[in-house]
Amino acid sequence: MRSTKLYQYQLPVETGIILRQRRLKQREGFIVHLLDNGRSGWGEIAPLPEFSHESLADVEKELRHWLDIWQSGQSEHLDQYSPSVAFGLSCALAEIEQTLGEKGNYQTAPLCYGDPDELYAKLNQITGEKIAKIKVGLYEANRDGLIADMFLEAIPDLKLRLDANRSWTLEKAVQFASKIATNRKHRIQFIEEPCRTPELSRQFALENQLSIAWDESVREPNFLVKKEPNLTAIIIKPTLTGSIQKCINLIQQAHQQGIIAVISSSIESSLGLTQLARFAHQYTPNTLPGLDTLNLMQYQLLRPWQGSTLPLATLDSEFIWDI
Ligand SMILES: O=C(O)CCC(=O)c1ccccc1C(=O)O
Ligand SMILES: [Mg+2]
Repeated sequence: MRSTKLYQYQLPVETGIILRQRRLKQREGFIVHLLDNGRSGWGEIAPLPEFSHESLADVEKELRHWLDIWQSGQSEHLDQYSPSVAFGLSCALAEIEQTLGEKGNYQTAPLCYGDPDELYAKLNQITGEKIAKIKVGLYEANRDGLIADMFLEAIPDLKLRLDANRSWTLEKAVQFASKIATNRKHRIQFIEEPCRTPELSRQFALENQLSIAWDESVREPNFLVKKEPNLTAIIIKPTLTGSIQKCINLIQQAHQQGIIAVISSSIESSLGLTQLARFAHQYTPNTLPGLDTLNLMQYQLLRPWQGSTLPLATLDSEFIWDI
């Protein structure tokens, strides 16, 4: 006996996060609850504006279609559906099938949007491996370089992940690199997509002895995981990528070639984020995931993130409703 429930949610977002061109005022998506012979599974489907290609309306249609089929006892290959749908449904199914472990990796790389004092405060709370992630390319490249180098100098056991989201010209990227002391460059674990194109990012990395990671590239058609000089990691954002199985394939291809796979957030609610923490614990146990986005929201949804003091919105709250 199978039954399903579909909910929609809307959560207010702290001060309005800027995604590419757009200011996000609220995070919206769907929640599915699947029941199968007394077993239960939850999934969050939340396409990210400016990043996902599917709209909320597309997602609702796909979900209703899949839920009908599943309820009648059939199944369909999830990766025919939009990535956010495939990921959320695969989480719900994995909970039913008990293939997603309970234990999560809640130690994530603290994320800094440019205020050094804020990052100092966060770093002081870390007990394990000191890795932080700084968004670069939002301000002057020289300034980004000075700040990154200052952190590396001030905290000798710190490693940095930087994320430029393809924003630099080669010249800007070189300006950034010129501010990093040569003997500290190896403590930049990677820069995600420094330049406008992958070709320029490769050239930049080689010429400036810096490591890079693919993020946007991973989601381009025909992407293949391939070791290349100076490439240390690929970033996997499951909501933008697809089913758990598709993400596992990418992780395995990376690991076989000695490339780090970093599980990263697409600003899901605490429901999706805790599932990502569990997924990361299970499939990338030696890597700190990039999931420090819960505090962009004013509430958690249905499940608490370990250690978070944000209020928890439940099914009877104003933020979630049946559809
Ligand atoms: O990867 C992380 O550490 C946090 C998530 C993050 O940076 C992100 C979240 C949503 C959309 C884009 C990005 C990005 O990598 O630029
Ligand atoms: Mg990125």
